[in-house]
Amino acid sequence: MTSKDTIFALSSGALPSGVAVIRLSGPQSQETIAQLCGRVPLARHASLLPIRDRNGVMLDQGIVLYFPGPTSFTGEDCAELQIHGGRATVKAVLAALSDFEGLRSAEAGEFSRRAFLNGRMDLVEAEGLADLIVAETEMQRRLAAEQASGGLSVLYDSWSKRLTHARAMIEAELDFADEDDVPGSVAAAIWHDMSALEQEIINHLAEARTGEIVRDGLNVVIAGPPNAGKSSLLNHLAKRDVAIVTDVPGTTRDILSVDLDLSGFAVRLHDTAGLRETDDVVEREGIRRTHLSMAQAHLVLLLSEEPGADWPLLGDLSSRPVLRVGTKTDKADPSWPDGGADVMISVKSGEGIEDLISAIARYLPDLESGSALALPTRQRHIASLTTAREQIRRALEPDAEGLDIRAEYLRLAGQALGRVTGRVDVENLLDVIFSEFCIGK
Ligand SMILES: Nc1nc2c(ncn2[C@@H]2O[C@H](COP(=O)(O)OP(=O)(O)OP(=O)(O)O)[C@@H](O)[C@H]2O)c(=O)[nH]1
Ligand SMILES: [K+]
Ligand SMILES: [Mg+2]
Repeated sequence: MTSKDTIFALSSGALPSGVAVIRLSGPQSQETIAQLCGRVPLARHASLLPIRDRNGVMLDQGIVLYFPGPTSFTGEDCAELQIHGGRATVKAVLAALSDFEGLRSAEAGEFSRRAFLNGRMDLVEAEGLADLIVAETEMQRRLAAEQASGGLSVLYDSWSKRLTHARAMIEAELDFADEDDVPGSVAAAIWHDMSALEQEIINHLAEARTGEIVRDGLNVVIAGPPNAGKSSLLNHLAKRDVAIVTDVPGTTRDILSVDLDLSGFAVRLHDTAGLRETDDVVEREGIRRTHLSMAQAHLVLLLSEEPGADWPLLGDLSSRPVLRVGTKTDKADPSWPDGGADVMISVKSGEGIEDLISAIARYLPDLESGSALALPTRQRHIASLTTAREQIRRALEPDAEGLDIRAEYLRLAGQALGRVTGRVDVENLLDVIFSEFCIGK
């Protein structure tokens, strides 16, 4: 499939920069380069060429590359201009490109979308690429790199193949069922494999929580009574003044979040409004939000300056892991009983902060270093994988209907898997998926 528009965009980051990369993709790439630079460089060879506008005015000099389709990133003819990254230079070259008939600026993710439509990568790989671009921690990078380079796709494709094989065997058995000399033994091996496949999908789905924590970060909510020192702790861990700190109880109302990198994992810390009974409308709304965010936390840090005094205000936390943190140990000691807190800290003296960080780190996924991170990360994948698993289960039910119906369940399972990689009707999803990308990718 080829598009008639040729698209272009600045693909490198914020300006000014040493070098800026402008990319083109589409049928007019070659012709455009010829006009802009005087000639088209040898395919995939870097050439230093002048870049001129239509009136022959020199705009810049840069490295020019031409990648003929179909073996380019998008599968179409592509080109790359590596020019000086000054704002005015980039602006002038982009303007010169806009002047060409049939050329237009690319939309967010449009290069990747074309790559997907031309079969250069599947949807799982495209999503991995989007994650790779925004990855900030080492674990996010590893997870995204595995996905972008096809690690997950290989797994899902192998599952699809097994489903297709099973259906083919069942079809064969159905076709020859009335011939007495064909033994029914083919089915036993097939059902055995389908049962194994179901278990593999179950195991894979069991890792979804890990995948989501790696990709989106561990959600840690700092909660506790007013003035416990919640905002002070957030600022201390973030190493900057993110939240307002005063000695007025009820200072924080809105939830403030900060991302930290803890041993290569993303940790998202949330500072919340102190919990207490109050008639102040604004503060009550803040407290309502505190409860909401605690309910979604992977870990709640319960801060208190005094032993246990305000724990009852916290509501039901039975479903959330909680670390009880005693604060302000630099002040006259409030005689905490043994085991009254899991960690004691002071942001003034720094005491206990390392212990607190180690305690939080124990809630991070335990992943072997160096191993491939082939984990499901997105709701979209998890939903389809769950459907696939359910359909296989139905096909395996001992009292399931005839062989033809059981084969149909397997077909539906295969369809659900195909939706993950994008081999099956996903047209309606593409806008959502590719709009997540930045322009120029
Ligand atoms: N001595 C001492 N004072 C602290 C420490 N941590 C916080 N404080 C003080 O305690 C007061 C309240 O701190 P905050 O960080 O605003 O407390 P908070 O829990 O965010 O309070 P609210 O947002 O009102 O719920 C401020 O005056 C801080 O300077 C500490 O480790 N030692
Ligand atoms: K305060
Ligand atoms: Mg606060």
